[in-house]
Amino acid sequence: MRVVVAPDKFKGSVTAHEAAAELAAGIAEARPDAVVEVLPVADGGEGTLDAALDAGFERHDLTVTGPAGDPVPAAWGRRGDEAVVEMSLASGLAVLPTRDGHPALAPRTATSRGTGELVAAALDAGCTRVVLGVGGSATTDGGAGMLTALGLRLLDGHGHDLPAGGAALADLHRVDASALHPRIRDAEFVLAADVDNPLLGPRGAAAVFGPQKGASEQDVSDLDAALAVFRDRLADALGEPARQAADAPGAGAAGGVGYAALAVLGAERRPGIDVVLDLVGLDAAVAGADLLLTGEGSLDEQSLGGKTPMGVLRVGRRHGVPVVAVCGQTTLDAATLHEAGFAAVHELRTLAPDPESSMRDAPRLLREVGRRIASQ
Ligand SMILES: Nc1ncnc2c1ncn2[C@@H]1O[C@H](COP(=O)(O)OP(=O)(O)O)[C@@H](O)[C@H]1O
Ligand SMILES: O=C(O)[C@@H](CO)OP(=O)(O)O
Repeated sequence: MRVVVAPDKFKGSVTAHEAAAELAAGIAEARPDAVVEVLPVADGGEGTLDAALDAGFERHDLTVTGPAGDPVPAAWGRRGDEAVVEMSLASGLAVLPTRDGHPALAPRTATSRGTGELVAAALDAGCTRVVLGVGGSATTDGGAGMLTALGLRLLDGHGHDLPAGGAALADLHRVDASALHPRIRDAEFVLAADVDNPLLGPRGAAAVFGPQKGASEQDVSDLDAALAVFRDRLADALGEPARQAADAPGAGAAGGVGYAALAVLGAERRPGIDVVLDLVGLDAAVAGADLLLTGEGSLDEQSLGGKTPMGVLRVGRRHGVPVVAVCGQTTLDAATLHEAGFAAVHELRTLAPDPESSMRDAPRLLREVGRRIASQ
């Protein structure tokens, strides 16, 4: 029996790597003859670099400017000419400084500069294809920080460089693109995003994702207006395509880093899960397998909309390999899950006396589920 184990993270309890390892260990206990291949995955957001490293990318550590301006240790991945940059490591909510044990949210001033520093490192190292995985960001700066780290200058009416953050873009007078990193032109960029929001308006970066970054109603309105100024001044400098990119699906990802990638880096946007599945080579691994496992913390309506389990499911179906989902919890009934195409679904919560122990004991429960699946 050959089994491929390709889960996403179970947010709050285990990483994708841990989930895959526990499931694989359970399978090996029940079926010592089974050949198990682990390929933890992600949707372009948190865990994307780890998935790439598990798939053979080489890790390059780099301390960058964090979202609040202080240094944070981050990393990017390399395989040949290809680089993977995970924005959340440099500019994510998870790397904000904490205050009283909580992230010190800074919706108006948080900067994506560190993400640009990772991209610059990849370009400096000679990479010609850069996958930019976005999501989980702390920023709403339209990717302005990222672009300044790549040489763009954002000047106010007095010719001074703007301070960091989205709110300051309201004072943007002129964009100077003359010193943009020379290798951008020749590199291919892929924006791996799991949202299709535009930059501006009621479905835009500030309105939809601002509140989870601490933005009040007033902040949302100020940030949205400031992002519109950014778009207009970029279009003055780079031409109409830079204006149109604001309406493209994914421009509103990661506080507008999606927009910056589309408008200035010439990125192609692809669903994050598809990009990651390509990076880790799931298709080749699944060919000829007997069983494919996937999963995530919460299997819900959103998952059916195209998150990790559905991406993995598509690959399994293409090869005629049954796909079993494992989740912390699901809000979907058995019929819906069956209709979606899963051969079976295992819910950790049903194996634990209460939700807290389901979270706390996730590693043990995943191993148990692995044993059960392999014994069936
Ligand atoms: N071991 C677990 N047992 C039960 N529920 C879990 C477990 N791990 C994670 N969850 C649930 O999944 C949620 C996270 O969902 P997940 O799909 O991992 O992330 P996201 O929603 O960001 O894609 C958690 O808030 C929690 O409710
Ligand atoms: O970083 C963000 O602004 C959002 C959207 O890209 O991320 P997530 O989907 O992880 O909430």
